[in-house]
Amino acid sequence: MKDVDISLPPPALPRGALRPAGWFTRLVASRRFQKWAARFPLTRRIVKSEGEAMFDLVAGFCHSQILQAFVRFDMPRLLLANEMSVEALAMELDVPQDRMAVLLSAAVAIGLLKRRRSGRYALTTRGAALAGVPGLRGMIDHHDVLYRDLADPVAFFRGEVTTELAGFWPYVFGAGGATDPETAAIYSQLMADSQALVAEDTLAMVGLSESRNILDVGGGTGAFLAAVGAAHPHLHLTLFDLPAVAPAAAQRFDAAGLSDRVTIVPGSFRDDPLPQGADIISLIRVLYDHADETVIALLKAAHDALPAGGRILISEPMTGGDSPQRAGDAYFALYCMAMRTGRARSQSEIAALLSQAGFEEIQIPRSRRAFITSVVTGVRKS
Ligand SMILES: CC(C)=CCC/C(C)=C/CC/C(C)=C/C=C/C(C)=C/C=C/C=C(C)/C=C/C=C(C)/C=C/C=C(C)/C=C/CC(C)(C)O
Ligand SMILES: C[S@@+](CC[C@H](N)C(=O)[O-])C[C@H]1O[C@@H](n2cnc3c(N)ncnc32)[C@H](O)[C@@H]1O
Repeated sequence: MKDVDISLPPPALPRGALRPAGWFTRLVASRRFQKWAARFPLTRRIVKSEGEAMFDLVAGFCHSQILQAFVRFDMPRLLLANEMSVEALAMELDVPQDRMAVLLSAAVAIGLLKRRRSGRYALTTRGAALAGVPGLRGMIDHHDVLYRDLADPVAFFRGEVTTELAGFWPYVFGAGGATDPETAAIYSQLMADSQALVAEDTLAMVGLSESRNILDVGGGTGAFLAAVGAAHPHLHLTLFDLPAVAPAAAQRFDAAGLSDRVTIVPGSFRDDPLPQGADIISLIRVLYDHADETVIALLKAAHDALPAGGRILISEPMTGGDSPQRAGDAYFALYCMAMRTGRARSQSEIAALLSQAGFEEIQIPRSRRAFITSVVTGVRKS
């Protein structure tokens, strides 16, 4: 592993870029203070809880691997059917019994399983909830790719890693990359599965009762529009996505009985004009795949395609901006960095891009669950 030398300041920093750490920070970093605080009655509980929190950060990568084993062994499904003993699980999953016992205790320790007096293992609330969150198991399953990309984090943050994740989602490279319908179908399914909660939270934050015609740009295989169609029977639905992706939406709309309310327009927002006629345009988990120049061009195209009074709706996981958050800043920002084509943005950054594209009356509703999605909306005034 390469060491980073933090003792010397990098050359040519601007004035004011450095400031000595505060006295309290230096005190907490001293071993003498730590030893004293661990014994002193008023501070020892803080030392214990800070120590546990630190250990969780240190061991977080093991927790993720326990979670991935739990999912790959399909334990949520098995244990939803029956509570099982270590022997039964070891036999069913072809794992030596002593090693299975270690995995099961680890899963108990991180809150996924509980051990009954009988010795059998059962799902906890959290373990059972995992089984019911659409798309979550698929997302956990594909994390081996991101895990490899982050293996040398110093090189990763320096931009020296040719990340694998960028190849995992092949059609991110634009219309040119989206020529193989079979590959596109696999990735679109993972996107579509994970869309259910995004749609649920987005629709809880944005009212559509005044709208007539919604255009979902980069709408994938139509999971968001299907949810919109079910919640708002008066709306006409238009889906725009790449030619290798958009046609697959027809099946979903047929199955949902929505076909007579839907128009599917294949195309690329990089090369083709956006369809006209919508009074609201949604971009759900689209902007974070793209660089600022592409996003500005897309938002301007959306502005042009809307009538006066028309609305734009952006929904995707966002960073916390000035108040960094775990989901947005310690996960999605790294994920987007590994994708190499876009970046996670804060609600304020997206609001600024909307305003640059000509939108007004920008609203930033409070996120229901920032780990699922956040929303920004704007209006074309004239
Ligand atoms: C009341 C009681 C007693 C108990 C309640 C228990 C209960 C019901 C709990 C439920 C808890 C719950 C709802 C949990 C939900 C957890 C969720 C939703 C976790 C979600 C994690 C999602 C992740 C990790 C998703 C990551 C997705 C990513 C990174 C996708 C990125 C894709 C990109 C950028 C692809 C781009 C390529 C493309 C397609 C070309 O654009
Ligand atoms: C992360 S997915 C989101 C899909 C869907 N909105 C969702 O939330 O499930 C991004 C979508 O943008 C589409 N996309 C990427 N580049 C595009 C382009 N140049 N023109 C139209 N759609 C594009 C992809 O095909 C993909 O369906």
